[in-house]
Amino acid sequence: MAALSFRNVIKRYGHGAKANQVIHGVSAEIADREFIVIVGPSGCGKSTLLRMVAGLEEVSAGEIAIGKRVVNQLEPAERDIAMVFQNYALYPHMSVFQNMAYGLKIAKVPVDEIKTRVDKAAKILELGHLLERKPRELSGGQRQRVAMGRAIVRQPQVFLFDEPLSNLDAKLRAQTRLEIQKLHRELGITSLFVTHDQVEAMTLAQRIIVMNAGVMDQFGTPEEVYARPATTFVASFIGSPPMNLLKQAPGVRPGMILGIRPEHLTLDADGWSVQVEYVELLGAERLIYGRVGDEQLVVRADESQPAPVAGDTVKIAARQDKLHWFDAGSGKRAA
Ligand SMILES: Nc1ncnc2c1ncn2[C@@H]1O[C@H](COP(=O)(O)OP(=O)(O)OP(=O)(O)O)[C@@H](O)[C@H]1O
Repeated sequence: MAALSFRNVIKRYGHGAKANQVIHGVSAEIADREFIVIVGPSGCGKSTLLRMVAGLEEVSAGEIAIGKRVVNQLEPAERDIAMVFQNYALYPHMSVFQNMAYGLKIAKVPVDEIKTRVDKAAKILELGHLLERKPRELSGGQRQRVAMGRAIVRQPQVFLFDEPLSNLDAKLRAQTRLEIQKLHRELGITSLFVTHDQVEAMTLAQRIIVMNAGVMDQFGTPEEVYARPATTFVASFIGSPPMNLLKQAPGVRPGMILGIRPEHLTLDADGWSVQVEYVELLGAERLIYGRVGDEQLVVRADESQPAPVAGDTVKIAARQDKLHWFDAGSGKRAA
């Protein structure tokens, strides 16, 4: 087990005039045993960061350290990491046992030791009864567990997960999320988990790195990232529906953006006039979509509040202790 450091890490693909910089100086100190999720939209550089830790991509400038060792120049096999991919990458002609044992066999670990480690991992992952099966005889969730088992038996310093749940259906995804959490509690291995799914990030992470076009916009606990987003990008990426960001609403000074989460708006006689455009009923609550002046707004209202319909004009007030202010130029949090 080990800490993991990114020190002003830069990545460029290509050379000379054709070079394209995609990671613009990321610095982060990840503690031993921490579970970190890197989240952001497609193309923001999540996989590139992970692949640099794995040694599958070179670091163009800056340093990555695992424990006390700077690993920039080390081969993947020398880094003491294990990676779990989206597509599982199992060998189809090998049994579950052989798939899990393969890396250890190559590393010339003694046969007894291999058996002990595979049996232990199979027990943790509840794969004991499937060890003789071939991957094609397994469900998607079971294959994913084998891929995790193969990573566990290596007893790495760091686990790297590249969107490992994206091929699973919603129910299995939620279940596998719980299994990954349990695994982390039991093994305590420092983990970096990449996803574009903010719900996955919020539920799995001890701390979240939010990437925006190759820049780390925020590094904080799920609570911090939700309650005090560092930029308008984070504010609109984390949370569903996203935070309302208003430039022209009454009370917003020029050059500023007011952020307010949908659940912090209420129907109130003293508020802004909002034209209701449509209402979505979600069981215990409803989402009211409307306009204040020219700007879109969404309110999350519970059953106790009156239920407007499309075409109504209602008064909406913001909770004053829940306002977020951003600089309109930089998008950075001002207060
Ligand atoms: N081998 C490569 N050569 C050139 N450019 C690349 C290469 N790999 C990735 N890129 C570019 O680097 C940027 C970051 O890509 P990366 O795959 O890290 O993003 P991502 O956040 O993981 O996206 P996704 O969620 O779609 O996988 C993108 O603009 C991508 O086009």
